[in-house]
Amino acid sequence: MKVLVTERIAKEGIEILKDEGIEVDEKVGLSHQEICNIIGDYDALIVRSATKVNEEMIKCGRNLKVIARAGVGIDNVDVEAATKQGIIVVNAPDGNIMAAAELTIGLIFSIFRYIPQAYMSCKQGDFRRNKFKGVELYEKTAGIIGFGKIGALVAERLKACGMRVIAYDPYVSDEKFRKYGVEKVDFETLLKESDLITIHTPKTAETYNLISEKEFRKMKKGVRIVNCARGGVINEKDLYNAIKEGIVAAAALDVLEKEPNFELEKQDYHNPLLELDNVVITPHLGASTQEAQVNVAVSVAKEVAAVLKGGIAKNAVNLPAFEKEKLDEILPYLELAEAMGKIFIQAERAFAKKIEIVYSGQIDEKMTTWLTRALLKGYLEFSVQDTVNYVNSQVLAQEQGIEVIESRTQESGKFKNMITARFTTDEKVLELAGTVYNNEGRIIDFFGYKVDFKPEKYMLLIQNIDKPGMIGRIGTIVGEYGINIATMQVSRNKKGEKAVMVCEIDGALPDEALEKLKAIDGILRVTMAKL
Ligand SMILES: NC(=O)C1=CN([C@@H]2O[C@H](COP(=O)(O)OP(=O)(O)OC[C@H]3O[C@@H](n4cnc5c(N)ncnc54)[C@H](O)[C@@H]3O)[C@@H](O)[C@H]2O)C=CC1
Ligand SMILES: O=C(O)C(=O)COP(=O)(O)O
Repeated sequence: MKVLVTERIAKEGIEILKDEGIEVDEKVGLSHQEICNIIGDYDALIVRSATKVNEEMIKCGRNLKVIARAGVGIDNVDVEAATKQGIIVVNAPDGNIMAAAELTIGLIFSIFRYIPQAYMSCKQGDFRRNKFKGVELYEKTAGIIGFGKIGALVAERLKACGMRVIAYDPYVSDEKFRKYGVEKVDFETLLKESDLITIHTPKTAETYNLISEKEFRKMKKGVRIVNCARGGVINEKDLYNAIKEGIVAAAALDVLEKEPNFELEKQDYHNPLLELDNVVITPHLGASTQEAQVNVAVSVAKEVAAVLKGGIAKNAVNLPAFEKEKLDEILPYLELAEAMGKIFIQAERAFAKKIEIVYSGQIDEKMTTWLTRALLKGYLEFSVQDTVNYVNSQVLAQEQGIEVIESRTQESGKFKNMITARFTTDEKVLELAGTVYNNEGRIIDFFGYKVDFKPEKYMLLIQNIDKPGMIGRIGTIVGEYGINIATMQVSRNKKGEKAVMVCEIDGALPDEALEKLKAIDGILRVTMAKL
């Protein structure tokens, strides 16, 4: 297994990967094209914010299983393209939040007291302090846009400075506002009442240019503004004008819409905001503390190692989050659901235009998303060309035009839990049901026949007329091909009518053997399922 690391991450992370026997190539400073040229050789890619992992790069990553972002923001990764290709995308959502919050506080003090400008002035021999009379935070209003993890840390710290803290975040519960003693306000109120505005949202279609000319016009004259989140949330041209017009007294930006190369000592980079004395700019330093860098590197290294070893990532952004502890509990359900998908498609070899999955009894909501993905994965593996996995199975099912309906009920009859899958093809509706007991998945309803078998690697699925001699004849033919029948389940609904046989066999039967089985008088259908 090989991992490409295209930006500097802490050695603690690299060591974790190497200790797991994973080969690590640290290649900092490669161009986009250079990465595209080599990414096909790697199983995983680790980046920070500077590498733009776009669709083109992802397509070149033919062997990629996981893309890890050693930090919070994943706006530099085309998650949709990765998902389609079945690649897990992970980030490190907590490791650098304190670092980013503390830098925000630092930048706030910088622009309230002109610390960077005063320092530069002193360095040049000019100690006139009348040029740098600041304002206090105390008793001023701070408006936080995006009251997530970093927003909340910033709020706590600003409250300690004696500020009134208000926040705008339509996606956060009232409970969280109460917990932090922060006033929940609408966007207009925040713009009108804040002496300080600090941005802590991700960059999304909704937040792009969130603060533009119209918003600046609503702000208090003399407002100060900080962006330690993402470039592009504030329109830079409009900020420039708002500063020139005196609406904004000062601004601090750790992030810019188009960021320079962080690896070069000197470069040709132009941004009119750099010409303004009351704008403080830092080179995307929010996460740059020793602690944060160790945290994020260790976090993503563990995730990458887990994925490459077939495990599950805790911080996958394109998979439902799942705690490791629950994994043992869910695993037999996952295997059962996947087996159900595989059994249906191999037994029927028909396109299911609709798949309804009913989860009954002790299967909680958190599990069902995974189980549906597992069932679809099992079904699709035999019907689509692409690599199918838990990441992309739902997207691929949608692309195939399959209507997937998931529901839950407490009622599960005599079983503690049950997964029922109803497959609608153009011709019929077929049902499979399974349950998990003693940590083992069992099929209990096989297309309308009551059975009880554990899905195994090779299975012979037979439908026949219920009459004497069938089992013997089947056993003879399978035996002729040197294959052992390990277990056999026979079920009928009515004596003398149709019956089914499900045999666990020790190896794959050749087509010729299947043809011979089909030729037996009274045999209606024969298929082999490989799980
Ligand atoms: N400068 C730097 O080096 C660093 C920057 N960041 C950036 O900081 C930002 C915040 O990170 P976290 O707090 O960890 O993320 P988070 O996901 O915990 O919080 C983001 C919050 O923004 C809110 N939000 C989303 N759309 C919104 C909208 N249209 N209006 C108002 N609120 C909206 C969400 O509801 C959420 O509560 C991210 O963009 C992240 O990339 C994070 C770490 C370091
Ligand atoms: O974690 C984030 O969102 C950041 O912006 C930090 O970016 P970086 O890893 O320092 O390039």
